[in-house]
Amino acid sequence: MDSPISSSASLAAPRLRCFDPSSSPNHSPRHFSTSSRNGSMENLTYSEPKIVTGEAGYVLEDVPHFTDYIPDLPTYPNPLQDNPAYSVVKQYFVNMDDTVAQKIVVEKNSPRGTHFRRAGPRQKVYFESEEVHACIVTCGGLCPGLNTVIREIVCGLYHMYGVHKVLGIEGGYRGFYARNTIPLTPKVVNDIHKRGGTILGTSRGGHDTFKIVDSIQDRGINQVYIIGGDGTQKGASVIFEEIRRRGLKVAVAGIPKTIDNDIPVIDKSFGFDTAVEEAQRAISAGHIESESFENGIGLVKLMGRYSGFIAMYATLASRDVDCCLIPESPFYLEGPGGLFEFIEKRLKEHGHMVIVIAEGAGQELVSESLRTTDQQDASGNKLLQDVGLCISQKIKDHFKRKKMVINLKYIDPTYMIRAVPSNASDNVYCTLLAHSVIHGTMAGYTGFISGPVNGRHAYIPFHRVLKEKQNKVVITDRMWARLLSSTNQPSFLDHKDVMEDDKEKVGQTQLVNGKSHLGTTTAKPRDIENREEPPTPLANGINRIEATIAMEKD
Ligand SMILES: Nc1ncnc2c1ncn2[C@@H]1O[C@H](COP(=O)(O)OP(=O)(O)O)[C@@H](O)[C@H]1O
Ligand SMILES: O=P(O)(O)OC[C@H]1O[C@](O)(COP(=O)(O)O)[C@@H](O)[C@@H]1O
Ligand SMILES: [Mg+2]
Repeated sequence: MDSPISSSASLAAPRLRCFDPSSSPNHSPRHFSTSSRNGSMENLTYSEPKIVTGEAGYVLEDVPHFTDYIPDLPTYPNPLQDNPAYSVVKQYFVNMDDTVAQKIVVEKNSPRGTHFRRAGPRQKVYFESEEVHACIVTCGGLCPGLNTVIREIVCGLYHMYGVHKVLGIEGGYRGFYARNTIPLTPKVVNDIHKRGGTILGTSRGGHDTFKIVDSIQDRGINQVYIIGGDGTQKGASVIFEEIRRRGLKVAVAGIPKTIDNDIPVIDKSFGFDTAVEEAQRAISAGHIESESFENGIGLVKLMGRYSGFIAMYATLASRDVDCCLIPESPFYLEGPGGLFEFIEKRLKEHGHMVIVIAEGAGQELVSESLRTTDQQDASGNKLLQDVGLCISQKIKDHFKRKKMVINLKYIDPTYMIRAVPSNASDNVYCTLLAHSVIHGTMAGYTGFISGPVNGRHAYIPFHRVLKEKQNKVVITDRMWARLLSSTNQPSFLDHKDVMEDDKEKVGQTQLVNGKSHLGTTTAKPRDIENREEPPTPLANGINRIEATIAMEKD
């Protein structure tokens, strides 16, 4: 480990040379009109997205490349062609024109739609091995697999591209300017995939674009690997824009990390499977506890700030869950069709039950008294109240009033499911992610994240990930219908809600069978506690409606 100053000195890295971007023939004049010292996104103007159109409605959302702003860069043959492990593979190099379709279910005459550049090694690279000075940083919350991604970036750079200078930035974004660095070698990272967490440490907040880019430039770093969630990728995008503005030959690449699975475009985030698997242990505990007591209720809280994917998949996988509550599906407690009525019914039928609740569900039900003055974390994310505790208390109070004996056990494994090492399939996934991102940066691409789209790894420009809404469970989609049919829980959503929401979201609706239908997941629980008519079951609703922003591919 070393101090920021000593590390750049000890590696004898020359401060990076700037090219004048305006002298490039591909220079887009829309780069940056203003920028702020604190790195906030609002004041920045972004470089033009590279959109290429083709026949039959084909659209390629291309990623930025060094040649967009640095003229006359030399290229080199990819060292992989002499690597005994890879040179035997037929067609190992990706064809320059290969792209990955975002939409693979198409109709006969529908346009070909959006495509992304296919990830993988290119014949030519824009770095010589000895020239590369890479760094890796992890930001935001923990996620199983962070160490595996770090390991595979280091080993991939070493073994595939002969790169020996890789630096770990400690403690997230602020580590660029306020913390030590760790030289990373295959030996240092050899066993880290067996551990949860991140050997580099992580943090929220502390993103200062100019300090970060100054640090990158001063240390002579020319490949920046940024592992993090939606917030992190916003930060990465600003770093990329500043680097481009300075005309630096520095590749900035994001590896999407989110246990909540809320990053759009990509199929699934690493660590998600592990988290769902780990959640099974908590659900099983809840089930065993509930079975063992009179009118036992196991209430399990799982992570999921705005997206209930972990809760949904953990519920579907377990089959022991009677009710799954997620942020996308508002619910209510009292009255016909409410949670209390359902609990009573299930207890009378089975004598016990398990409820899974995502941490972001039912926030509007948490009483004002529980709210703290801290409304946001250091990254600006809304701080949530413990909905599990609150609902537990409300359930207990309700049945006390009814003089019905219940035994409720509240299990909160939230941090346990994200602090574990990644499972076998996530480990393989992390390896592919790491290799894909290395191939991209070596090929001169920058300003992108790497991730699977319909099972094929692709390079997705930052702007594309950032402009889309967070991935959310589409409660009008088939996967949620499967869950409802598996738990047989109430929908907490009636026709009136659907139609009212439909009116509000005119721009997002689509016509199904000639009628207007809900195209969003955000039906609000308006007047839900005072509802006069009992809600109709969702089963009817979901047959009637179709989702326009479906993420689940089933
Ligand atoms: N809009 C933004 N612009 C620049 N940096 C951001 C932005 N949002 C978040 N960040 C930075 O990204 C890092 C991680 O963000 P956070 O939201 O905590 O986690 P995650 O990336 O997992 O969503 C923090 O250091 C934060 O300062
Ligand atoms: O207590 P912390 O570290 O802020 O983490 C809690 C949050 O982290 C999450 O796992 C999401 O984290 P990210 O934003 O880093 O993806 C949420 O599910 C949860 O609300
Ligand atoms: Mg986030």
